[in-house]
Amino acid sequence: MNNIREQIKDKKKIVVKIGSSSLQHNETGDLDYIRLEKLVRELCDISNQGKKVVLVTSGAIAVGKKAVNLKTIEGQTQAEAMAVKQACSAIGQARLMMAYQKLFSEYNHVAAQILMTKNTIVDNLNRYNAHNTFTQLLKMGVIPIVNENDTVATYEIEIGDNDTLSAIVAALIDADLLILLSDIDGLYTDDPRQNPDAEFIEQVDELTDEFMNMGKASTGSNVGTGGMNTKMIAAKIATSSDVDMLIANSRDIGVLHRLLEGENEGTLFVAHRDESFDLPEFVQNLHKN
Ligand SMILES: Nc1ncnc2c1ncn2[C@@H]1O[C@H](COP(=O)(O)OP(=O)(O)O)[C@@H](O)[C@H]1O
Ligand SMILES: N[C@@H](CCC(=O)OP(=O)(O)O)C(=O)O
Repeated sequence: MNNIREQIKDKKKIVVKIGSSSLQHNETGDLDYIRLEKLVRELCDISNQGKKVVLVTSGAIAVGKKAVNLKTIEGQTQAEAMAVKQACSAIGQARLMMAYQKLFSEYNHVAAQILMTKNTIVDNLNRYNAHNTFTQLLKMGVIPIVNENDTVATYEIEIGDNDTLSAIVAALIDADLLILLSDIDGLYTDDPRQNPDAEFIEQVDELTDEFMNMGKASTGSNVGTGGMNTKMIAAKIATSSDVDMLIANSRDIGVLHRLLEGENEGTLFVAHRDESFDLPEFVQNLHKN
């Protein structure tokens, strides 16, 4: 076991993000309750070990679409399509939370909902309030469940994807580890679904442009947002804020405890605090480049 992996055992404040593609059955689009239950059980166990844990979950739009039987999100204008997406998110977020609340309470844990937008970070008072809320919830032993507030977030104020959101949350609360659970084992030199010669990367010690460019926006499902591209933006935010980041495959949710035991799975991005990194400024400028 290498030394950096060994140190993962000591992580005390952990943010876990799960993508839409990991929460639903590919064939039907319905929620995968077995995986959801395993995820909740793992998170409760991490909490029982005395660690602080935050869940960033996608899935609101996918669950909402399914609830009203929409195959695709369409509208005559872009604004109409956006309204349909927002309506689906409003429907799905409530359903998703209902499932999480039920499962967390079965394991005797209390969960809370936090919905965020860009303004939560960019506005000083909002950021201060959000920070205090997270701190208080974690002090109470409650597990915050976070998603973007899709209902109010249009282009101007959206973060846009939950990889980026989870890294922002990790930076905001001074987490020491961010784990992104995806439908792929980690970072490859290229999208392995498109390039059979792509090679797996176990560890990224320094996030150079070469690594940043490896993460393509292509996704493996019709519900994922951003592909590996947004995971590299997340890596930039996390590692610059002194948070180690792991990408691992959600196929077996047991990967969570194996990672926290220091096992060598997934891709590890090693933290390097960058004193010049300014979270509110970075978030303000998201999507501008
Ligand atoms: N360099 C890369 N390494 C690994 N996966 C990549 C890479 N570039 C693009 N991808 C794609 O990113 C997908 C994961 O992102 P995404 O579909 O958004 O999933 P999630 O819902 O888990 O966030 C993979 O299934 C893969 O097709
Ligand atoms: N906020 C959206 C998720 C957006 C997103 O980033 O999705 P994913 O790529 O599946 O993590 C939702 O809950 O549907």
